[in-house]
Amino acid sequence: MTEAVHTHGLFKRFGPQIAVAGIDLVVPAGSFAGLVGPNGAGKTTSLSMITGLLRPDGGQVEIDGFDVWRDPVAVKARIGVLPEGLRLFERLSGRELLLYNGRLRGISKADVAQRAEELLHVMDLAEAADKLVVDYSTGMRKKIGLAAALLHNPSVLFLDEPFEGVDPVSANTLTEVLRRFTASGSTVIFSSHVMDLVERLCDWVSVMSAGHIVAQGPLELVREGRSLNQAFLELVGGSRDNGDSGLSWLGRGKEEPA
Ligand SMILES: Nc1ncnc2c1ncn2[C@@H]1O[C@H](COP(=O)(O)OP(=O)(O)OP(=O)(O)O)[C@@H](O)[C@H]1O
Repeated sequence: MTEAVHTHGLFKRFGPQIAVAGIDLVVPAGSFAGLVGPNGAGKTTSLSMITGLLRPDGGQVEIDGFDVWRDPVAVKARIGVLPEGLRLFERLSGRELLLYNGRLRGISKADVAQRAEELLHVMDLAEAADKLVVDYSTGMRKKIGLAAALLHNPSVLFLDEPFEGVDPVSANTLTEVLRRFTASGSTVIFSSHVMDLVERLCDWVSVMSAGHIVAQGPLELVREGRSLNQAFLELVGGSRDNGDSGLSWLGRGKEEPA
């Protein structure tokens, strides 16, 4: 199995808080991989370290066999990233943003122009191409961010919550684009809380909980015949408290004033 991503003992702490507890995350090349876990599990911190945005306190990351922290230029040429809380150049139009990103990536003017038009069309942003990014909606920002991440045809694409705030029609468009991308042998890794989506799209899943990877492998093996949602709840201990303890005051009729 050729690996697109392999981390070895990747570790990060923030003061006393261990955010990522020495994980060995593996993603085979060509897979559509989901990184799932409850709030605070360490997904964003892991993706930030893997993509070279946050320095780890320990461990290594290899992408396509290149060490992210020793060989950053080779790695950055191979990856596309849609980070959490995406920052964009707000005073550029969508088209200008793509042209600027493409030129930064060293793509020729003619090629960038052609790719930008195709991406704007596929992302259903052609009509908004000349609108300033500051005036884009949340979903439009995700789509232009994804277009910018795809422009240089990366080998591995990292997406932090790509479907958050995206309407169902646009989600479908994004899904189709990503499916085409992986069908050609490239790799997608995305974090999500939406189990149905992960189950529908992914052939590989890594489950994180409290800084650890608690399950990882082909979707069918992680699910073991259960729905992914059920497997997730069992793996991360989600059934420990369904709100039966505490909150006894919630939902009762109004109390009489004392
Ligand atoms: N800059 C920071 N300073 C201090 N603590 C942090 C920082 N970033 C993350 N953490 C902590 O590290 C842990 C992991 O956070 P992280 O954002 O990676 O989780 P996550 O799995 O992406 O969560 P969510 O699903 O809610 O986005 C959390 O306990 C969080 O409070």
